[in-house]
Amino acid sequence: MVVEVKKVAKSYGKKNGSRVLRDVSLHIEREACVALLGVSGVGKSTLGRIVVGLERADQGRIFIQGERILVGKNKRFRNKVQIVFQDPYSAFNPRLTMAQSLAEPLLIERVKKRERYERINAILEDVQLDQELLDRYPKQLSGGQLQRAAIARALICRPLFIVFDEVVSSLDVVQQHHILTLLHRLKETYDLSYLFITHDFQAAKYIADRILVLHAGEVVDQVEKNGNGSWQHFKHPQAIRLQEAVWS
Ligand SMILES: Nc1ncnc2c1ncn2[C@@H]1O[C@H](COP(=O)(O)OP(=O)(O)OP(=O)(O)O)[C@@H](O)[C@H]1O
Repeated sequence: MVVEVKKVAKSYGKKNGSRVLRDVSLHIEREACVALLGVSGVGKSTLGRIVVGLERADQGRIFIQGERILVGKNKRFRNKVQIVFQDPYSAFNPRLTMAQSLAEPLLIERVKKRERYERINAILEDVQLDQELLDRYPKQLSGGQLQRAAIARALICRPLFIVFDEVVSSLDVVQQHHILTLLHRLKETYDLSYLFITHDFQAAKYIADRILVLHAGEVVDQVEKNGNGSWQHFKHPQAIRLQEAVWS
């Protein structure tokens, strides 16, 4: 098992603060993609940040390959667990060229210059970005190009697990399809596990092996893909509502 989330709870604010996550457990196997589906504000991003160790849970535990993840610790997993956000512009330092941004995680890992160069070129090819973009600054790339660059940077240290938080939501339909196809291919090439956060049932169906529905702080329903490619049916009313919302 690559990821195990056990009984996570999280509130914001002091006493009487609002409880966002009540009791969330999930697991993600090697090379599996689990989609976390839910309406806006239900706590999907909060869970994503907790799972990668960017935010502390009030209760519960996270394990990556059997090792407990604690905020600010686990140096060994620093580059092995990644998160990619919806807005790729905010993910990059505007003063760094794309080459500098892609090299940053490799410098932290003390990768030598020649290997840095080779790995950056290889990853650009993987995400289908032209090398000529390396000298540009973030604002000189389109949203779709920058999202590919964000994916490249998440991949460059060969992670085990990536959280994608609404990564296609700000893109047009054609770009969405390209990025989803790319993520699917990269998962198989690099043996990756994904948590794919979305409010879009169609995107979830396209990329995931299993879809979990988050509602009122808990996973209220989950469905898997059958052997013939069809999906099991949701049972919880909120899950059915989410499914119908995008169909109507
Ligand atoms: N740092 C924070 N401080 C206080 N409240 C927060 C914080 N982060 C999130 N919240 C609140 O927690 C709830 C869940 O937010 P979260 O961003 O996790 O939801 P979401 O399902 O990802 O929503 P969306 O799909 O709109 O991004 C919201 O009510 C939000 O206002």
